[in-house]
Amino acid sequence: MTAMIDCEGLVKIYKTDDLEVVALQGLNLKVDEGELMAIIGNSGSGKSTLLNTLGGLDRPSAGQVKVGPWDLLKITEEELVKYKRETVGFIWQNNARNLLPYLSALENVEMPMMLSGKVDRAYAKQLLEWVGLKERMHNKLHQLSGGEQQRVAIAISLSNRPKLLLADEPTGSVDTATSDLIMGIFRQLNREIGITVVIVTHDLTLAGKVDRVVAIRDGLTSTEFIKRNPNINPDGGEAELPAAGGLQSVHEAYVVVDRAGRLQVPKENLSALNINDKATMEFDGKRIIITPPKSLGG
Ligand SMILES: Nc1ncnc2c1ncn2[C@@H]1O[C@H](COP(=O)(O)OP(=O)(O)OP(=O)(O)O)[C@@H](O)[C@H]1O
Repeated sequence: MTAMIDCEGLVKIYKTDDLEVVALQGLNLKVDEGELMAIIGNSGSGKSTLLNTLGGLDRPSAGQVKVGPWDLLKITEEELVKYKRETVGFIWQNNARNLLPYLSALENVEMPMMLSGKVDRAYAKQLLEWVGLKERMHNKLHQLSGGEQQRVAIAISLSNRPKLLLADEPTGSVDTATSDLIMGIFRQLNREIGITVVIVTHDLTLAGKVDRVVAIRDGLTSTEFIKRNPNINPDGGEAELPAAGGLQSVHEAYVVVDRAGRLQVPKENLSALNINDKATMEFDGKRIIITPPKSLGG
């Protein structure tokens, strides 16, 4: 499989006047071409920072971040403009940034095509049909519902035929039915045009609908969830998650171990065992067991 995204030791530091925030602390992530995957994590864990870095909106501070043939650490400003225009499509929860209220849905989709000098009306119409808005394409944006506007935003993000679609909380402000519809669109696009889709979300139901989920904790990838049987739900109904839900019901969880052998132990586990800065680690031939340090005094 060819890698679409390859991050290794990715670091992003935000500097403000008197403060440095290390939002990504040496993150590793590989995404294959044609994957449909999700990234989850608590607020402040670095999800948006990662997505913005992949989308070329934020510059990485150090480490490696490659998307297709592009090396985003070394890319020039000029190349970055081209990269953003041709390689990635971006969808935000709040799509106001993308849309022009007094233009029709169709005109909105054609706008980015116009900016890059390649208007393809037939493709614009095709995109609106894909997102289920064939009948509404001549409506002005402000005449459409929030969910419909979000679908226009998806069509816009695809207008320049990107190879990678990045979606930051794409279903954050829509109801469950629209959320299912949007997820269905992603899956269909992924299957039909082979576009790689990376979704950032804290919605576990949404995450449960993709084959692979990577969890980020404190700016590092910590756990990976891989679907036990990807064929269980080829057409993606809602029936896939049992009511009691959670990712673990359909996915197998793996702790991420980096090249240097480092892994993250959840803070809850450490505090439950009163482990602060040191622990004892034993290998019994089959398992690695981490316990609180044995008292030196006896
Ligand atoms: N422009 C910025 N300047 C300074 N600090 C920032 C900036 N953007 C993000 N941060 C900090 O970086 C860390 C990671 O933020 P990020 O937005 O990536 O998290 P997130 O996982 O997307 O959170 P949320 O789910 O709340 O959006 C946080 O501590 C945040 O305060």
